[in-house]
Amino acid sequence: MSDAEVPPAARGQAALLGPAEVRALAEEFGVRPTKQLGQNFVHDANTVRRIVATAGVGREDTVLEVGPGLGSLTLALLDVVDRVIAVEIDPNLAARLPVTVADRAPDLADRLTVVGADAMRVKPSEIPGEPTALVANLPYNVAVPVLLHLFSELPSLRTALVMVQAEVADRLAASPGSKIYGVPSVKANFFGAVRRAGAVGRAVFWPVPKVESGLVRIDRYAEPPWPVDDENRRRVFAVIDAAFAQRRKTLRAALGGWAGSPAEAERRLLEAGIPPSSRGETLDAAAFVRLAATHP
Ligand SMILES: C[S@@+](CC[C@H](N)C(=O)[O-])C[C@H]1O[C@@H](n2cnc3c(N)ncnc32)[C@H](O)[C@@H]1O
Repeated sequence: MSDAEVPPAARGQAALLGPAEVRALAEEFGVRPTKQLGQNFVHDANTVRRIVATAGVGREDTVLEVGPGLGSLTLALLDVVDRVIAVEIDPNLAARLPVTVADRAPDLADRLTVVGADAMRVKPSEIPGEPTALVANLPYNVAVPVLLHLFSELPSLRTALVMVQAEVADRLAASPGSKIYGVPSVKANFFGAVRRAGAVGRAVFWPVPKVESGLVRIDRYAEPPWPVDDENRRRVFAVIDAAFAQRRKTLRAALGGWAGSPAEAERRLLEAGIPPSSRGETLDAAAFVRLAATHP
């Protein structure tokens, strides 16, 4: 037998999932994909390899994967990184994943830990290890809260490469002044540099979703330009939420509630070097940090 004829699992590599395998596993496990849990499974080996390559992860990384599902991306990650900690909310999928990995990547199975939990609420104490990277095909309806929760709670995460709905990817990576710049853009920028990292079509999923997908990469600031402790994050996020809750109003008006009165909002805006007649959509994360610092 030539090397090419030896199956990947026998070569110590993961046997990735194609369309037939995804359907067969779903049938075997009795999986009926739900919209509520954003269950669209990738059945294309090139897509999962591209995600892993774009994440820039390697043997030195412990990867946190949110929503491993049937294991498409998990198997591709196991080929490349030191450890994968997979957080899955669906108890059936969480229980089945180690079995799939033992079958399709027997030599790599001890690199995987599965945690049955809700990634929007998971606590650092439930994660066995210090993940250096988040790599995930996120459930679309909770992608932004999951991303922000994990960057807030896990300071060891230095980078993230996530697949999300294309529109959400655009919003996360938007710059000040753009129409789609908003709460997700500024909050993600509080933690690090954000950029679009590619597009993914609908055909690589089962079931086929209604929307296109996009890749986003976030690299945490190696030397944060501002304090990133919990207290400062809460303060900064509070003023971001207030500014965008009434995005058409000037900041003087929109921040009246946050500051106590429009006059006090004006005073604080001037103290932070921000024109009171400007709108939230023109401010970068640094400006929101300065503004939050004026809060007594
Ligand atoms: C878009 S699918 C991705 C599945 C797999 N990673 C893939 O690429 O084929 C999203 C996965 O996230 C899981 N999920 C949904 N909400 C979750 C949550 N709050 N916490 C953890 N996992 C969640 C779903 O059960 C599903 O397995």
